[in-house]
Amino acid sequence: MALSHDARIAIVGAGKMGEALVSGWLDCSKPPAGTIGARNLLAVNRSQERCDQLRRAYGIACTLDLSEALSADIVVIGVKPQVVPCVLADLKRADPTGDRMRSSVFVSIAAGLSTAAIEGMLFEGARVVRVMPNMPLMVAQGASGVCGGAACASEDVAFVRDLFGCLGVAQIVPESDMDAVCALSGSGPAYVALMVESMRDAAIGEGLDAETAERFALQTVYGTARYMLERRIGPEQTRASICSPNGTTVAALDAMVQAGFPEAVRAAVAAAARRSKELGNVQ
Ligand SMILES: NC(=O)C1=CN([C@@H]2O[C@H](COP(=O)(O)OP(=O)(O)OC[C@H]3O[C@@H](n4cnc5c(N)ncnc54)[C@H](O)[C@@H]3O)[C@@H](O)[C@H]2O)C=CC1
Ligand SMILES: O=C(O)[C@@H]1CCC=N1
Repeated sequence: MALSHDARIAIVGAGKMGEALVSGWLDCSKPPAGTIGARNLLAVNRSQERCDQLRRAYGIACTLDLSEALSADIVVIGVKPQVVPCVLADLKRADPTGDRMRSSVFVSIAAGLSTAAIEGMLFEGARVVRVMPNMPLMVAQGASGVCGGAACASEDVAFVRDLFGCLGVAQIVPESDMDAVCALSGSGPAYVALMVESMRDAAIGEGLDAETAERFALQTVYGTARYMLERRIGPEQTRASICSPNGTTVAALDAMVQAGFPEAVRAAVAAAARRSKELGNVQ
């Protein structure tokens, strides 16, 4: 059955990422997520306290009973990768004939786990879409890679892409790219946060007070990203336009290269991609 703009969405494991989705979709005004209201959303969590918190904050239904997710058109799997096999086994137990599950599209945001692995944990012919989003989707500035499993219609994948597209950039990519997407944009906000911390602490070392240092570091990251996106100026050109001959920026960039900054970033992205592949081996 094709997904409609009034789809019911269950978010299983509504933790940090699940909450970002709820918050983003409720704020979104573009189709198809623009028609999603609290009535369309159901959170599933194992903690009553967490459920109460989500109900209060967003006015959505929340349940401890996983089987209620089976009434949804879209079931978002938002638990940690290691917990996914257990949750999917519980869902199968709740629907032994598979009649209810067959009408749902399963959207996994778990790092590493392939669509084939998830299909294997569900049933043959399960409609699975894999998404690798990131935390800034909470403020509609996310970056999400999307790919469909073997039994998915291209309309299912496009629908899910548009749901996440309401929360920033969402792009369909080959599944073989998903570990790289995870290592780049999935984990990327943490690299940027480390950059902000490092810039803040270095400026404190140069005598700036902590509050000013953090404010200016953060605004510099935000302003640079906006400038480059809005003016469509690439990183090389941006860098060149800031470097005065024999000026401060050249001195800084030379020091960064000498200290191994590009290698450090390469190592970080490679380590995350490796870990994503390892997480995919969870069964
Ligand atoms: N945090 C991030 O920036 C990103 C996370 N992801 C993926 O999103 C998924 C969730 O990550 P987070 O939200 O960060 O984790 P989290 O730990 O904040 O959320 C997971 C939630 O699942 C709940 N849970 C655990 N077992 C459950 C069960 N059996 N039934 C129902 N609920 C259960 C936990 O109580 C928790 O609230 C992971 O698979 C991760 O790989 C993907 C992209 C970015
Ligand atoms: O650290 C993790 O495994 C997850 C996936 C991408 C961001 N957080």
